[in-house]
Amino acid sequence: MASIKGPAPAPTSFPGADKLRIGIVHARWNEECITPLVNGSVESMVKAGVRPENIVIESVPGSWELPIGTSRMIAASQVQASSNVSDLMGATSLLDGGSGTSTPAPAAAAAASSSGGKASRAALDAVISIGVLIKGSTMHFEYISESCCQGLMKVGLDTNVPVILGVLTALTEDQALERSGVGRNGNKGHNHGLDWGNAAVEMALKANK
Ligand SMILES: O=c1[nH]c(NC[C@H](O)[C@H](O)[C@H](O)CO)c([N+](=O)[O-])c(=O)[nH]1
Repeated sequence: MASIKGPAPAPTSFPGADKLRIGIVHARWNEECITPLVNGSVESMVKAGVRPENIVIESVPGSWELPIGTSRMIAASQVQASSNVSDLMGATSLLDGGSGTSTPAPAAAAAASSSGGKASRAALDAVISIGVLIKGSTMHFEYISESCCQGLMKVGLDTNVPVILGVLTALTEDQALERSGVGRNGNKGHNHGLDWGNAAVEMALKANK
């Protein structure tokens, strides 16, 4: 019997998506999964009508840092939107105040900046927080997973900016690879990043109503 699990088909049109500015904060652990997940999110957002130059991508060391990194990206975008400073505090990115330590994975950055159009400086309408946790032989996985998910929920509720949960909590490497659309042994799986991109656009448009 076929599984009943999975999201309902996403809406096929997103009027107003071209006005959205959406952030992605991704961890730098398990890059073989992170890069396709980030690219999948970018791909579905662009397909929905979001302009590539309005997708801001930053990285943090690991999933533990996703809540604070997401919170700081939202706050920095709100300061940027309300200020007439052309480049917030000289920052090369929204997250790191110019230190350059939070730059995105190269493939992800290329995917988001492909159009070369003039980027919006509006406050972010939504953020996708992407991380991949893979169970090891200790309880580290459980503590990071729980804290990260609770933290991201809190950031969304505290800021009223939709935070899309893009954290895979996999018990095996194959589970993580298959949910990134790059599974081995003939089972590519499904790139969950595609779903997260659609969720971000849908929630951003709802938040703007
Ligand atoms: O994103 C991850 N971070 C991981 N650890 C790093 C953690 O998120 C923090 O970056 C680190 O503890 C420093 O705060 C992981 N493991 O330890 O297995 C992991 O699987 N995924």
